[in-house]
Amino acid sequence: MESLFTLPLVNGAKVRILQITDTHLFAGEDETLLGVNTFNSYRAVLDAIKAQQREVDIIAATGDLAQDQSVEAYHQFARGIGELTAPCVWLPGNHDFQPAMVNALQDAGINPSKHVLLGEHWQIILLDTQVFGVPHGELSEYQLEWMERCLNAYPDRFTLLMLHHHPLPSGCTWLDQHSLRNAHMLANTLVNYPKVNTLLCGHIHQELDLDWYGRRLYATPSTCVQFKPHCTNFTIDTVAPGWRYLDLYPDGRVETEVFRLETSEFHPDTESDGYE
Ligand SMILES: Nc1ncnc2c1ncn2[C@@H]1O[C@@H]2COP(=O)(O)O[C@H]2[C@H]1O
Ligand SMILES: [Fe+2]
Repeated sequence: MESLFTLPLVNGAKVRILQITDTHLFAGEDETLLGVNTFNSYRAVLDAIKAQQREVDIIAATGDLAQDQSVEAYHQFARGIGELTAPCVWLPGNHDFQPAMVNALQDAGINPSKHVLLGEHWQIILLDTQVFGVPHGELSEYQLEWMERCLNAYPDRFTLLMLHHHPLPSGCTWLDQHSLRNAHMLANTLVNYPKVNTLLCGHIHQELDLDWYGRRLYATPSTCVQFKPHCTNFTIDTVAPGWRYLDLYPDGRVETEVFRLETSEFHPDTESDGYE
């Protein structure tokens, strides 16, 4: 497993994380997903983030970075993220092609670490829930054991656990067939680790803030297409692409905020009935 990465903080004792998720980029800049040009919406999100001028300690990209499995799509991602000053870490989603992803992102100078110590009080652990070729997720024995080793190595730190797939029902029936199938194994393992107080997902292309066995679980809008909350069948939402900041405090508190583009430019094709 990739080495431990220790990050000095830019905001004093507080850690600020920027989450970007589900960019679904292609090799070409003219490609669209459900009518949205994912390259342009990613660019617009990056520009809006730059305009906010927030001091960020670390960027977390929580999967589905590419839609077409191409090396060039990951280069597109890396070129964009390279315009922000903070270092970036990442984990894979169901659409990612790790043989291309690992090398392309590493070649672009993006840190491959999956365990990051943030200042004195926090750590983040990035899990791989991908089951190659299918939309649902699962945590392997290896991932669970590795996570426990990380937690045992730094038992005094508060922990933000990141994973692509949601471990609890999102409220969208059609999406919940694509959730983390063995979430109970994660829950069982975490019983011994109360300092893991926050989980962060992508995958569901919508904002979510729920309690999961006494821990906080957040999900975040995609930088491209959005799914409508509380729907039984596949339903696209017309709200704008977004991103999330999380501020982690030394006492374990987390403050978080989601932002969206202030434009209707990235209007999806609402008649569309899905994608693979
Ligand atoms: N109409 C649909 N019904 C069920 N699943 C779908 C449909 N369209 C797309 N999906 C899958 O659901 C996934 C949810 O988000 P993803 O970006 O992982 O990619 C999506 C597809 O793999
Ligand atoms: Fe996605």
